[in-house]
Amino acid sequence: MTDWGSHLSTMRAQAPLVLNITNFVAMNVMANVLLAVGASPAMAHAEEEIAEITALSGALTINFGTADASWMRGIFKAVETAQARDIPWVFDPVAVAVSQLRRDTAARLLEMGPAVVRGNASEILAMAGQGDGGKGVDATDGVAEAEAAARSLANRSGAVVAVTGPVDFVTDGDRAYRVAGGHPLMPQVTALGCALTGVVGAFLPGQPRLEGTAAALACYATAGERAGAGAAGPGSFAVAFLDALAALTPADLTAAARVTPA
Ligand SMILES: Nc1ncnc2c1ncn2[C@@H]1O[C@H](COP(=O)(O)OP(=O)(O)OP(=O)(O)O)[C@@H](O)[C@H]1O
Ligand SMILES: Cc1ncsc1CCO
Ligand SMILES: [Mg+2]
Repeated sequence: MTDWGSHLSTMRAQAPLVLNITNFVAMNVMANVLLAVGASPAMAHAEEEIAEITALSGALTINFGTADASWMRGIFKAVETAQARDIPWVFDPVAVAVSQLRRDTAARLLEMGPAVVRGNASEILAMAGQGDGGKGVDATDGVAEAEAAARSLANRSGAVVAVTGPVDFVTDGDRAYRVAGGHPLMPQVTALGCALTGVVGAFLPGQPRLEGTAAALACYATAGERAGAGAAGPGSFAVAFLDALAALTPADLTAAARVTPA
């Protein structure tokens, strides 16, 4: 049996600096989530400085949720720096289907070698050229419908692909896991998916990509389940979720993780 908690211990021992080029909605949520789980977040995007900051980071995450042309240039500079220095980076194709700018940027980024692509089912289907893309940032497809697309996207790109939803699915194109848990209030709190992309980044330095990603998903699923048990609605859930992430111990995670090979 995989000791999922050992991945959390490894991450916390390093407390990696995770640089996130993310959207205005997610910035604060994501920084708090990363601090709660035990990593060091940084948010930046300016094309004039992003290469320098990337070079200092243990992992990089990319999300173009509210990006303009200057941000997109920053994204490519950051990714070029990460690639040159073997810094793992995660791509979150948020609402990829809604514009030509996003579709084109996503296609270019996919060719640049992300370690992991993490999105909801509609986003992963859209990355594979299928489905209608969902409703803006929200998924309208089930995870099971995106599993084959995730496997083919992983095989085509070399990335580990994670599809999140009620039960998450993660694959390197060959092996795969399903991660159960979480809570129906999670999609009712904005940017929790964006923030999860940062947590996946935190679990990459020095760790195997597929198992590190599955462990990050399992942390989220376990904390989400615990927070949801006492929450009155999305507001109190958001607060309880941060507390649950911070309180989660490696032993807890090993005992509670519901990760099964798929
Ligand atoms: N119905 C659900 N039940 C349990 N957990 C869920 C449910 N829906 C989503 N989750 C969990 O919520 C987290 C975020 O995943 P989601 O797929 O909602 O991301 P997203 O659509 O990219 O979010 P956003 O774009 O709002 O940041 C994941 O940990 C996922 O497992
Ligand atoms: C609501 C929203 N709009 C652009 S990014 C974002 C955060 C959730 O993906
Ligand atoms: Mg999203």
